[in-house]
Amino acid sequence: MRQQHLTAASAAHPQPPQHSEPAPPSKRLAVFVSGGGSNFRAIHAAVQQGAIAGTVAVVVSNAPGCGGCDYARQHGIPVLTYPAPKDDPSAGLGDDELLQQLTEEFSVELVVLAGYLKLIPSSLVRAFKRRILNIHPALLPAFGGKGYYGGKVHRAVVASGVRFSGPTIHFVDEEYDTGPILAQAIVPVYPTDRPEQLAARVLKEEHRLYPLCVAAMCDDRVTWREDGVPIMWTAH
Ligand SMILES: Nc1nc2c(c(=O)[nH]1)N[C@@H](CN(C=O)c1ccc(C(=O)N[C@@H](CCC(=O)O)C(=O)O)cc1)CN2
Ligand SMILES: NCC(=O)N[C@@H]1O[C@H](COP(=O)([O-])[O-])[C@@H](O)[C@H]1O
Repeated sequence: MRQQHLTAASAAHPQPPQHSEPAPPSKRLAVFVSGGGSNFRAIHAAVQQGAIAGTVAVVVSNAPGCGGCDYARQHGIPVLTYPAPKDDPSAGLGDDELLQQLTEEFSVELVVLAGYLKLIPSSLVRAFKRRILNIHPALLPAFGGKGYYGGKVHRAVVASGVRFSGPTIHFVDEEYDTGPILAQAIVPVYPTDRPEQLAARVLKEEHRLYPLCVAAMCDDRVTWREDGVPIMWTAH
Protein backbone atom coordinates (compact mmCIF):
# COMPACT_ATOMS: atom_id res chain seq x y z
CA MET A 1 0.00 0.00 0.00
CA ARG A 2 1.63 3.27 -1.13
CA GLN A 3 1.50 5.99 1.46
CA GLN A 4 1.93 9.75 1.14
CA HIS A 5 2.06 12.43 3.78
CA LEU A 6 -0.64 15.03 3.54
CA THR A 7 1.18 17.25 1.04
CA ALA A 8 2.84 16.20 -2.21
CA ALA A 9 5.28 13.36 -1.63
CA SER A 10 8.89 14.43 -1.86
CA ALA A 11 12.07 12.38 -2.09
CA ALA A 12 13.55 14.75 0.49
CA HIS A 13 11.24 13.39 3.14
CA PRO A 14 11.93 10.17 5.04
CA GLN A 15 9.88 7.17 4.07
CA PRO A 16 6.42 6.44 5.56
CA PRO A 17 6.09 3.83 8.30
CA GLN A 18 5.83 0.37 6.73
CA HIS A 19 2.83 -1.48 8.13
CA SER A 20 3.13 -4.99 6.71
CA GLU A 21 1.84 -6.39 10.01
CA PRO A 22 -1.91 -6.14 10.94
CA ALA A 23 -3.25 -2.74 12.00
CA PRO A 24 -2.14 -1.74 15.52
CA PRO A 25 -4.68 -2.40 18.30
CA SER A 26 -6.98 0.37 19.48
CA LYS A 27 -5.17 3.09 21.42
CA ARG A 28 -6.50 4.34 24.76
CA LEU A 29 -7.14 8.07 24.74
CA ALA A 30 -7.51 10.70 27.43
CA VAL A 31 -9.37 13.82 26.25
CA PHE A 32 -8.98 17.09 28.16
CA VAL A 33 -11.83 19.62 27.93
CA SER A 34 -12.89 22.88 29.63
CA GLY A 35 -15.99 23.91 27.70
CA GLY A 36 -18.71 22.66 25.35
CA GLY A 37 -16.51 19.89 24.01
CA SER A 38 -17.48 20.04 20.31
CA ASN A 39 -14.00 18.82 19.29
CA PHE A 40 -14.27 16.00 21.83
CA ARG A 41 -17.69 15.08 20.41
CA ALA A 42 -16.26 15.09 16.85
CA ILE A 43 -13.42 12.81 17.93
CA HIS A 44 -15.77 10.51 19.87
CA ALA A 45 -18.09 10.29 16.86
CA ALA A 46 -15.12 9.29 14.69
CA VAL A 47 -14.20 6.62 17.26
CA GLN A 48 -17.74 5.26 17.19
CA GLN A 49 -17.74 5.23 13.36
CA GLY A 50 -14.45 3.30 13.30
CA ALA A 51 -12.56 6.20 11.71
CA ILE A 52 -10.27 6.41 14.74
CA ALA A 53 -8.67 3.17 16.01
CA GLY A 54 -8.97 4.34 19.58
CA THR A 55 -11.07 4.33 22.71
CA VAL A 56 -11.80 7.37 24.89
CA ALA A 57 -10.82 5.84 28.22
CA VAL A 58 -11.18 8.97 30.35
CA VAL A 59 -12.03 12.67 30.15
CA VAL A 60 -10.15 15.22 32.25
CA SER A 61 -11.40 18.74 32.98
CA ASN A 62 -10.81 21.71 35.25
CA ALA A 63 -14.55 22.39 34.93
CA PRO A 64 -16.47 19.19 35.80
CA GLY A 65 -19.80 20.94 35.11
CA CYS A 66 -18.90 21.83 31.50
CA GLY A 67 -20.70 20.52 28.43
CA GLY A 68 -17.85 18.25 27.46
CA CYS A 69 -18.02 16.51 30.86
CA ASP A 70 -21.81 16.18 30.60
CA TYR A 71 -21.35 14.47 27.22
CA ALA A 72 -18.74 12.11 28.71
CA ARG A 73 -21.00 11.10 31.57
CA GLN A 74 -23.91 10.57 29.15
CA HIS A 75 -21.67 8.12 27.26
CA GLY A 76 -20.35 6.28 30.30
CA ILE A 77 -16.87 7.79 30.10
CA PRO A 78 -15.18 8.48 33.48
CA VAL A 79 -14.44 12.15 34.27
CA LEU A 80 -11.48 13.33 36.36
CA THR A 81 -11.09 16.84 37.73
CA TYR A 82 -7.71 18.46 37.15
CA PRO A 83 -6.43 20.71 38.46
CA ALA A 84 -8.30 20.77 41.76
CA PRO A 85 -10.22 24.00 42.42
CA LYS A 86 -8.04 26.41 44.40
CA ASP A 87 -10.75 26.81 47.05
CA ASP A 88 -11.26 23.06 47.45
CA PRO A 89 -8.07 21.02 46.84
CA SER A 90 -9.84 17.80 47.81
CA ALA A 91 -12.25 18.22 44.86
CA GLY A 92 -9.66 17.33 42.22
CA LEU A 93 -6.31 15.72 41.43
CA GLY A 94 -2.80 16.96 41.93
CA ASP A 95 -0.12 16.57 39.26
CA ASP A 96 1.21 13.24 40.57
CA GLU A 97 -2.28 11.82 41.11
CA LEU A 98 -3.26 12.76 37.55
CA LEU A 99 -0.19 11.03 36.12
CA GLN A 100 -0.87 7.94 38.21
CA GLN A 101 -4.53 7.82 37.13
CA LEU A 102 -3.71 8.26 33.44
CA THR A 103 -0.89 5.71 33.34
CA GLU A 104 -1.86 3.07 35.90
CA GLU A 105 -5.63 3.30 36.30
CA PHE A 106 -6.57 4.05 32.69
CA SER A 107 -3.47 2.88 30.72
CA VAL A 108 -3.70 5.98 28.54
CA GLU A 109 -1.49 5.99 25.41
CA LEU A 110 -2.42 9.31 23.80
CA VAL A 111 -3.55 12.58 25.39
CA VAL A 112 -5.80 14.87 23.33
CA LEU A 113 -6.41 18.46 24.50
CA ALA A 114 -9.73 19.70 23.11
CA GLY A 115 -10.49 23.20 24.34
CA TYR A 116 -8.63 22.64 27.61
CA LEU A 117 -7.64 25.98 29.14
CA LYS A 118 -5.05 25.13 31.79
CA LEU A 119 -1.29 24.56 31.46
CA ILE A 120 -0.31 20.88 31.23
CA PRO A 121 2.43 20.33 33.83
CA SER A 122 5.96 19.41 32.82
CA SER A 123 5.64 16.05 34.60
CA LEU A 124 2.86 15.03 32.21
CA VAL A 125 4.64 16.49 29.15
CA ARG A 126 7.73 14.41 30.00
CA ALA A 127 5.76 11.22 30.71
CA PHE A 128 3.86 11.52 27.41
CA LYS A 129 6.67 12.74 25.14
CA ARG A 130 5.36 13.21 21.59
CA ARG A 131 2.00 11.79 22.76
CA ILE A 132 0.01 14.92 23.68
CA LEU A 133 -1.89 16.81 20.97
CA ASN A 134 -3.58 20.20 21.21
CA ILE A 135 -5.79 22.16 18.86
CA HIS A 136 -5.47 25.93 18.60
CA PRO A 137 -7.97 28.01 16.58
CA ALA A 138 -5.39 30.07 14.69
CA LEU A 139 -2.35 29.57 12.45
CA LEU A 140 0.47 29.24 15.00
CA PRO A 141 2.94 30.68 15.73
CA ALA A 142 0.71 33.71 15.17
CA PHE A 143 -2.04 34.54 17.65
CA GLY A 144 -0.94 32.01 20.28
CA GLY A 145 0.46 31.83 23.79
CA LYS A 146 -0.79 32.86 27.21
CA GLY A 147 -4.04 34.83 26.97
CA TYR A 148 -4.90 33.50 23.50
CA TYR A 149 -7.87 31.15 23.88
CA GLY A 150 -11.44 30.90 22.66
CA GLY A 151 -13.00 34.08 21.34
CA LYS A 152 -9.95 36.13 22.32
CA VAL A 153 -8.06 34.45 19.48
CA HIS A 154 -10.63 35.30 16.82
CA ARG A 155 -11.00 38.89 18.06
CA ALA A 156 -7.24 39.35 17.69
CA VAL A 157 -7.25 37.77 14.21
CA VAL A 158 -10.10 39.99 12.94
CA ALA A 159 -8.53 43.09 14.50
CA SER A 160 -5.20 42.36 12.81
CA GLY A 161 -6.64 42.51 9.27
CA VAL A 162 -5.04 39.21 8.15
CA ARG A 163 -6.87 37.40 5.33
CA PHE A 164 -6.38 33.79 6.38
CA SER A 165 -6.82 31.89 9.62
CA GLY A 166 -7.50 28.29 10.56
CA PRO A 167 -6.82 25.54 13.10
CA THR A 168 -3.40 24.30 14.14
CA ILE A 169 -2.90 20.84 15.65
CA HIS A 170 0.43 20.58 17.45
CA PHE A 171 2.30 18.46 19.94
CA VAL A 172 2.33 19.87 23.45
CA ASP A 173 5.51 20.99 25.18
CA GLU A 174 6.04 22.87 28.45
CA GLU A 175 4.80 26.23 27.17
CA TYR A 176 1.50 27.32 25.63
CA ASP A 177 1.32 26.74 21.83
CA THR A 178 5.05 26.31 21.16
CA GLY A 179 5.19 22.57 20.40
CA PRO A 180 5.88 21.06 16.93
CA ILE A 181 3.06 21.59 14.44
CA LEU A 182 1.46 18.43 13.04
CA ALA A 183 -1.27 19.89 10.81
CA GLN A 184 -2.97 23.12 9.82
CA ALA A 185 -5.88 24.11 7.61
CA ILE A 186 -6.75 27.54 6.24
CA VAL A 187 -10.01 29.45 6.02
CA PRO A 188 -10.55 32.94 4.60
CA VAL A 189 -10.90 35.94 6.90
CA TYR A 190 -13.12 38.61 5.34
CA PRO A 191 -12.63 42.26 6.33
CA THR A 192 -16.36 42.35 7.11
CA ASP A 193 -16.13 39.36 9.47
CA ARG A 194 -17.35 39.57 13.03
CA PRO A 195 -15.21 37.35 15.36
CA GLU A 196 -18.15 34.98 15.83
CA GLN A 197 -18.39 34.40 12.06
CA LEU A 198 -14.69 33.58 11.84
CA ALA A 199 -14.94 31.33 14.92
CA ALA A 200 -17.68 29.26 13.26
CA ARG A 201 -15.67 28.97 10.01
CA VAL A 202 -12.54 27.81 11.89
CA LEU A 203 -14.46 25.44 14.17
CA LYS A 204 -15.89 23.60 11.16
CA GLU A 205 -12.33 22.96 9.97
CA GLU A 206 -11.27 21.95 13.48
CA HIS A 207 -13.94 19.22 13.50
CA ARG A 208 -12.67 17.92 10.15
CA LEU A 209 -8.92 18.08 10.84
CA TYR A 210 -8.58 16.98 14.47
CA PRO A 211 -10.13 13.51 14.01
CA LEU A 212 -7.76 12.95 11.05
CA CYS A 213 -4.78 13.79 13.27
CA VAL A 214 -5.97 11.57 16.14
CA ALA A 215 -6.59 8.74 13.66
CA ALA A 216 -3.05 9.11 12.27
CA MET A 217 -1.60 8.92 15.78
CA CYS A 218 -3.69 5.84 16.60
CA ASP A 219 -2.52 4.18 13.36
CA ASP A 220 1.13 5.05 14.05
CA ARG A 221 1.13 7.10 10.80
CA VAL A 222 3.23 9.93 12.23
CA THR A 223 7.01 9.98 11.80
CA TRP A 224 9.59 12.57 12.77
CA ARG A 225 12.19 14.36 10.68
CA GLU A 226 15.65 14.50 12.20
CA ASP A 227 15.13 18.19 12.92
CA GLY A 228 12.08 17.43 15.04
CA VAL A 229 9.32 18.20 12.55
CA PRO A 230 6.50 15.62 12.57
CA ILE A 231 5.09 14.16 9.34
CA MET A 232 1.53 12.83 9.14
CA TRP A 233 1.16 10.08 6.53
CA THR A 234 -2.10 9.02 4.99
CA ALA A 235 -2.71 5.66 3.34
CA HIS A 236 -3.84 5.56 -0.31
N1 LIG B 1 1.96 22.69 28.48
C1 LIG B 1 0.94 23.10 27.68
N2 LIG B 1 -0.31 23.18 28.17
C2 LIG B 1 -1.34 23.57 27.37
C3 LIG B 1 -1.10 23.95 26.03
C4 LIG B 1 0.24 23.86 25.53
O1 LIG B 1 0.52 24.14 24.34
N3 LIG B 1 1.23 23.43 26.38
N4 LIG B 1 -2.14 24.40 25.23
C5 LIG B 1 -3.31 24.88 25.95
C6 LIG B 1 -4.44 25.27 25.04
N5 LIG B 1 -4.27 26.68 24.67
C7 LIG B 1 -4.08 26.99 23.35
O2 LIG B 1 -4.16 26.17 22.44
C8 LIG B 1 -4.31 27.69 25.65
C9 LIG B 1 -5.21 27.57 26.70
C10 LIG B 1 -5.25 28.56 27.69
C11 LIG B 1 -4.40 29.66 27.62
C12 LIG B 1 -4.45 30.69 28.72
O3 LIG B 1 -3.92 31.78 28.56
N6 LIG B 1 -5.09 30.31 29.85
C13 LIG B 1 -5.27 31.25 30.97
C14 LIG B 1 -6.29 30.69 31.96
C15 LIG B 1 -7.67 30.61 31.29
C16 LIG B 1 -8.74 30.14 32.29
O4 LIG B 1 -8.38 29.57 33.34
O5 LIG B 1 -9.92 30.34 31.97
C17 LIG B 1 -3.95 31.45 31.71
O6 LIG B 1 -3.11 30.51 31.76
O7 LIG B 1 -3.83 32.54 32.29
C18 LIG B 1 -3.53 29.80 26.56
C19 LIG B 1 -3.48 28.82 25.56
C20 LIG B 1 -3.75 23.91 27.01
N7 LIG B 1 -2.60 23.59 27.86
N1 LIG C 1 -6.05 28.04 22.93
C1 LIG C 1 -6.96 26.96 23.10
C2 LIG C 1 -8.27 27.27 22.39
O1 LIG C 1 -8.63 28.43 22.23
N2 LIG C 1 -8.95 26.20 21.98
C3 LIG C 1 -10.19 26.39 21.27
O2 LIG C 1 -11.28 26.35 22.17
C4 LIG C 1 -12.42 25.89 21.43
C5 LIG C 1 -13.01 24.76 22.24
O3 LIG C 1 -14.21 24.41 21.68
P1 LIG C 1 -14.88 22.98 22.07
O4 LIG C 1 -14.85 22.89 23.58
O5 LIG C 1 -16.25 23.09 21.49
O6 LIG C 1 -14.02 21.91 21.42
C6 LIG C 1 -11.92 25.40 20.06
O7 LIG C 1 -12.17 26.38 19.06
C7 LIG C 1 -10.44 25.26 20.28
O8 LIG C 1 -9.67 25.46 19.10
